[in-house]
Amino acid sequence: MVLLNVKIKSAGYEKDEATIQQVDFSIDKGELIGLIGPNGAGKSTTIKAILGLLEYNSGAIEFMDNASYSYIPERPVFYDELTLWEHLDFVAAVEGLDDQAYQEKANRLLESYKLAEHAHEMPAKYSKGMQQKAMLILAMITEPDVYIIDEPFIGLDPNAMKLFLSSIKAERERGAAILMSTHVLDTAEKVCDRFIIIHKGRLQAEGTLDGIRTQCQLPAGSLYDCFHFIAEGKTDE
Ligand SMILES: Nc1ncnc2c1ncn2[C@@H]1O[C@H](COP(=O)(O)OP(=O)(O)OP(=O)(O)O)[C@@H](O)[C@H]1O
Repeated sequence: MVLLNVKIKSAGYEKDEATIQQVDFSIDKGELIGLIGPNGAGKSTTIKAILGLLEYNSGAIEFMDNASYSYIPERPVFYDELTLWEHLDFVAAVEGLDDQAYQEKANRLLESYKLAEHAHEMPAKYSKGMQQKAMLILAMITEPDVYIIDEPFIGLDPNAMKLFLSSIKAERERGAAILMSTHVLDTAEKVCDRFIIIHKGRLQAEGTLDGIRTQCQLPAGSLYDCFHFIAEGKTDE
């Protein structure tokens, strides 16, 4: 069952200057899709187009059956004057979450992400990794249908990385779909169902690792080999 349909004809920051073109894909319930591409390829721009943040965007973005979504930006954003608990209270109030259920879930997440002792401090003053974990908790508390995550791995220590991967596994089992941009290709190769490879603002390859290998004519290639082939137009051999 499709939760998000993306059909971008052209989108960008300036009138008549397309940063991305012909980026079409969809995401099913429970699926994890890796959005891959070199620096400046157009991954964040694709995410911004999906979120409706670009002034110039022709095409269609459809969240099916009013699917809800949470966006986790690459650079965490917090209110300077609010503690993490106050952020959680704020999200719960805006989303109309059941008080007891949300508090139980918040406590569980804070414990497992080792932020319980810091819940009454300002996340604006956390370390980078702690901020990243706080953003994840704030996104997960609402139990969205779709997650859109811009480079989640930078800043997470190995334990937090493991925890994040088990959290997204659990969220997928709940039925959530995830679109995740990342440069951490060895992890992406292990955990994603499908990949979207963008280069120079266009979708260059799309599908399972096997499908991408076929498109790149690298039958035994890793995701990195396929990425390299698309980004550089050649193999290492
Ligand atoms: N706010 C902006 N205004 C104008 N151009 C922008 C803006 N943000 C990005 N761009 C341009 O759009 C192109 C795609 O950038 P984008 O941030 O989407 O790349 P990316 O694939 O996310 O790269 P990275 O891996 O480095 O994060 C680049 O040429 C970049 O300079």
